[in-house]
Amino acid sequence: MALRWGVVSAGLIASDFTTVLSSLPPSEHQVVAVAARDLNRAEEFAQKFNIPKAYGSYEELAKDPNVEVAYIATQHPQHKPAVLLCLAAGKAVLCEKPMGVNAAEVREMVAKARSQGVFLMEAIWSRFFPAMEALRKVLVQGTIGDLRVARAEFGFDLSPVPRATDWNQAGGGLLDLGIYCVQFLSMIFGAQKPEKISAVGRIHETGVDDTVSVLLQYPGGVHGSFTCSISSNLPNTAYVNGTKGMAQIQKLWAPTELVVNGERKEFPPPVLGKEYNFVNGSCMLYEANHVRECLRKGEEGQRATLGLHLRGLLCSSLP
Ligand SMILES: NC(=O)C1=CN([C@@H]2O[C@H](COP(=O)(O)OP(=O)(O)OC[C@H]3O[C@@H](n4cnc5c(N)ncnc54)[C@H](OP(=O)(O)O)[C@@H]3O)[C@@H](O)[C@H]2O)C=CC1
Ligand SMILES: O=C(O)[C@H](O)[C@H](O)[C@H](O)CO
Repeated sequence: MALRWGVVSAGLIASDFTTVLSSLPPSEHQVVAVAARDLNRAEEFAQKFNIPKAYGSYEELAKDPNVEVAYIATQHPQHKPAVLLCLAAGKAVLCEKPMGVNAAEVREMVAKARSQGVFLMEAIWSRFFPAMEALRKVLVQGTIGDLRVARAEFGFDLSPVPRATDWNQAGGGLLDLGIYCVQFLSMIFGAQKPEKISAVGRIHETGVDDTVSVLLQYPGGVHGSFTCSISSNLPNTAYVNGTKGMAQIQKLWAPTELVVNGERKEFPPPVLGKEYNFVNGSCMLYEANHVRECLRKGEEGQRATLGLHLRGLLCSSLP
């Protein structure tokens, strides 16, 4: 059965994600509503993507019984209020990164999702790319041996992106780009938590963080590091070195290439024949399908549990 999406905001990434959802089989994904702060913009967006319902407020979308999962695509500071609104209405939520502008916000949203028993996921789409999946397999297989060091860099001159340098929109490199480096290192180091973290940085003229380099000491003399920047164009490659070699992920936020001990493997983006605002936009389908798997599996799980429970009741009521 199709997963019914509600898109919260009519912005750039909202357009990319809706372009992808509209390109997927309608038996699997349908966009049934969009909401924007301005009804006219929501209606224009709805007309562009043939979406049945357009709302002039996020609250109205949250109340729409036909919406199963809300995709939050506002700017950083508006993520939390929109997420809490939709969770409170019992909607599953996929929230764009960074889900919160600080740990306290994220803890509040996670607590709300848990108390409601509702699905909540941060849209770290990089995790679902085939190239990232291939890297995880290489690490599990021991192709590069025991882990020694992992490094990541993500930097662009984002001066043309107003929100990236706007203090009031929680701008800065760490929340917008550094998050991809942190998620990469947390994927590589898994359950290991850093014992020591140190950082150096440069402040942008607007007061947000411009360029930051971070060193993380993990147990066993293993360490990670990353640099993120909103003013410098960095190589945007991530490296994992072990006792038997090295793996490299190019374009670590939207990877389509993996190099392991010098051997290159390409993972070309799906061709959906559409235009996107951001690099490799068609690859958002991996994330969308993951959400559907989670929610449909969850339902199956619920049905199975319910079935077991009912069977248990029936059995117990039998003579
Ligand atoms: N996964 C990825 O590859 C990417 C993720 N992102 C993430 O998506 C989010 C949105 O980014 P992007 O689409 O570029 O953003 P946009 O600049 O397109 O803004 C998105 C929406 O935010 C709302 N908004 C804009 N300005 C303000 C304001 N001053 N006050 C309140 N609300 C405002 C508007 O919502 P409305 O339409 O309701 O008016 C707007 O449509 C960010 O958090 C970013 O981190 C961004 C790019 C790529
Ligand atoms: O998540 C991203 O990819 C980043 O938000 C954008 O690419 C960056 O802000 C440039 O628009």
